[in-house]
Amino acid sequence: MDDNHDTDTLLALVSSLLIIAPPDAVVMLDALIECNGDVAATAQLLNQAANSRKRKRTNLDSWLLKSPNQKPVKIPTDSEHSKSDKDTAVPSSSRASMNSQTMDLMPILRAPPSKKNTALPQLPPLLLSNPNLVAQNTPCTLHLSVLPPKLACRLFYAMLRASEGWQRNKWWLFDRLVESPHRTAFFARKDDGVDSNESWQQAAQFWYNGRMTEAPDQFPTAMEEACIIVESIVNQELKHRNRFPLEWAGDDVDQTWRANVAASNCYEGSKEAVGFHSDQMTYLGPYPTIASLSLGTERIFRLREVIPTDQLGVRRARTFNIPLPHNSLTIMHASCQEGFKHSVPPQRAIDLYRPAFPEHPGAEIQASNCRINITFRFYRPDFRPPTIPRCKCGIPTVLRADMKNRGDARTDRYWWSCYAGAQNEGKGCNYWKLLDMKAEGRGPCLCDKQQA
Ligand SMILES: O=C(O)CCC(=O)C(=O)O
Ligand SMILES: [Fe+2]
Repeated sequence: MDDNHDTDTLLALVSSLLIIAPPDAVVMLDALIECNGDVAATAQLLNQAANSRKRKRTNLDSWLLKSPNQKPVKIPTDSEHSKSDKDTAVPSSSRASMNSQTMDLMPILRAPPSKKNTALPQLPPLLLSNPNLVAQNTPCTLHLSVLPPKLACRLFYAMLRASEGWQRNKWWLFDRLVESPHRTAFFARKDDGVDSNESWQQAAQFWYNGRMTEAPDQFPTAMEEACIIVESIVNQELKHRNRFPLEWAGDDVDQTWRANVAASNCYEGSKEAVGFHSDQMTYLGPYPTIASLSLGTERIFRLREVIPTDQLGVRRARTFNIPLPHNSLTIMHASCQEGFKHSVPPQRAIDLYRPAFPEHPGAEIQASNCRINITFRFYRPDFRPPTIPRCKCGIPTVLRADMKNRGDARTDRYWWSCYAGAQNEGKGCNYWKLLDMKAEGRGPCLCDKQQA
């Protein structure tokens, strides 16, 4: 896959070249992987496969026009990471044009599956229905009922209310403005180890795809209480996990991992979603650990390995579906962002969540169709905003892993690239530079400590 683009951008690009109705996103993704990320070859393969089945010809525009609700497209994106995979500084001129009509790409990603394509054999998705299965098959662990029930409920209500004011991320995809099909917010923790407010401002701006924001909110009380519990679960896990050379080896002796920021998402109803992405590493650095708390309505968390180019002929990726109930914690351990993409797909149906406690004493309990997700993250001091290289457009670049050509965990490659395209009416520069930890003065990583 071309990791200069997030998956959704590639899918949209493929869709624009199709002369058939775009098939299911998973089919398109398989085709992309099969074609080693070559967009034109993928479209050709899908077109040929469809023609051979004598499918009716249609192009994307006519297909979009035929879609029942002609609302603008919302793209499940790459987050801060990716959604982050969408983040960039927005010139004020572009900001003004954000009021122009946005394009809704959701239909592309939830088009009905085409008939099985025999040219593209794929492994069936695997449901990982308990923590053991998750740990055995993925670089994640799943932890159930992690917070005291009252705290989980209090945090759910607090975030649900706050989410009414959260925004959908918006960014440019070629000549159109698209928006994410969920609402999001970014929080910084007090006494966080990242120095100035200005630093946080840039990091927050990145989260919102470069949109100017107020200074990020601090963790609300209930989030702070939850964070302390989440940190202790993560640190318990880290005690018996294999660690990777490029992981942060900070100066905290007692605590291996801590969170200094959090990003929150609200998915309302069954159709709100986030597309396949790996989290951008701009402030996380290589081999990050990300702790993701789920509250409210149960949704599926989907993981899929990116098969390295040299193994494409040898093995195929499998899709893993992990149901995330209320009050569960998914830890995406180090190597997850390097080797896997994740998503929260739209679903045909969801079960409403019925809180165990009322929002206020004596109040009636209301069922909810919302899932709140809080990802606790550690922004590394050696990736502080002032140290992020700027591209020719003059804005901070984005750091991505070379997922297709993974090394041996010491020799993995990451690159800084221009992120302006997502905001500057689709126009960026071609800035591209390999991350060089030593030359850029970053670290210490675990391998530096081991050598010392
Ligand atoms: O909602 C989730 O569980 C995933 C969110 C996510 O991937 C992100 O914010 O980067
Ligand atoms: Fe993510």
